[in-house]
Amino acid sequence: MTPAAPMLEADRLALRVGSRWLCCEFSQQLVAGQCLVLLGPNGAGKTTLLHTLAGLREPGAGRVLLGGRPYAGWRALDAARFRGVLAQQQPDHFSSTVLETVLVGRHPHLGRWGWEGPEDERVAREALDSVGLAELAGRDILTLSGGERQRVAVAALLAQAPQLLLLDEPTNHLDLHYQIAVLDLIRGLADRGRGVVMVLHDINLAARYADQVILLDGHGGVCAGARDEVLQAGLLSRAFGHPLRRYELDGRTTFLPD
Ligand SMILES: Nc1ncnc2c1ncn2[C@@H]1O[C@H](COP(=O)(O)OP(=O)(O)OP(=O)(O)O)[C@@H](O)[C@H]1O
Repeated sequence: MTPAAPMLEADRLALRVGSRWLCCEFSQQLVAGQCLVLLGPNGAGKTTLLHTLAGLREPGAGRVLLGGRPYAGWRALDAARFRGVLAQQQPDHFSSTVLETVLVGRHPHLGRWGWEGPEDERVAREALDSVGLAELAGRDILTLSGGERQRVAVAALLAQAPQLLLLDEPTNHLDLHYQIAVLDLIRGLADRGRGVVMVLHDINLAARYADQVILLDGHGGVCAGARDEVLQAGLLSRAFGHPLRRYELDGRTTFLPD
């Protein structure tokens, strides 16, 4: 990483799918220790933006810099050590154990012969433990519930141990307890110096965990900035197509639909 460069930078970025522009140009930087949340209605382009920021697709315009360099300037292995992605869906086609699935997260760190060693297994077991699934290490991945499978995916990302985590709806399938537990865990990583970008659907969870927000309005508009600049009732009501009011409850910013 270039000294003093932000972990991630969107520089005059715009997104396009086919002939449709999902959002007009915007710029935003993420430094270590911060959490950026991507918000917006269905189909607005949150996943497309996350994938673009992760270097998995080309921008429609502008550029994305990881640690001060475009993705083209990174070796794939170095990029995989630096940034990790949690996908929205976990495609499981074959049986394997939960532990083996988490060990996939270690692949960017494997040595010359490509075998996982005791240290990789220790890291994977610790990751499973941190999402409350240590006891399921030997279970077939195909037998898990949706919420358990999601926590395994989070554990695989933790085992990868990237500096920058990009997560597409990390609360997918999770009940209230695990939504908070997983987001507390992710926020804790940011507080200890990692960078986090995540797509969330819940405005109140965004208010609770974000330092910065990018709000896509679904009509090509984008509002990017510090949490309290973006999380305003008027902007959110317009983007989500439903009137919302902002309240301060016990020191927490809360939005409720009319
Ligand atoms: N390959 C494609 N061809 C055509 N349209 C596409 C393609 N990929 C994505 N889109 C469209 O781009 C838009 C943005 O999709 P995206 O998945 O980024 O939205 P999202 O904000 O993450 O939505 P959701 O909240 O429903 O998950 C959607 O209207 C989607 O149908």
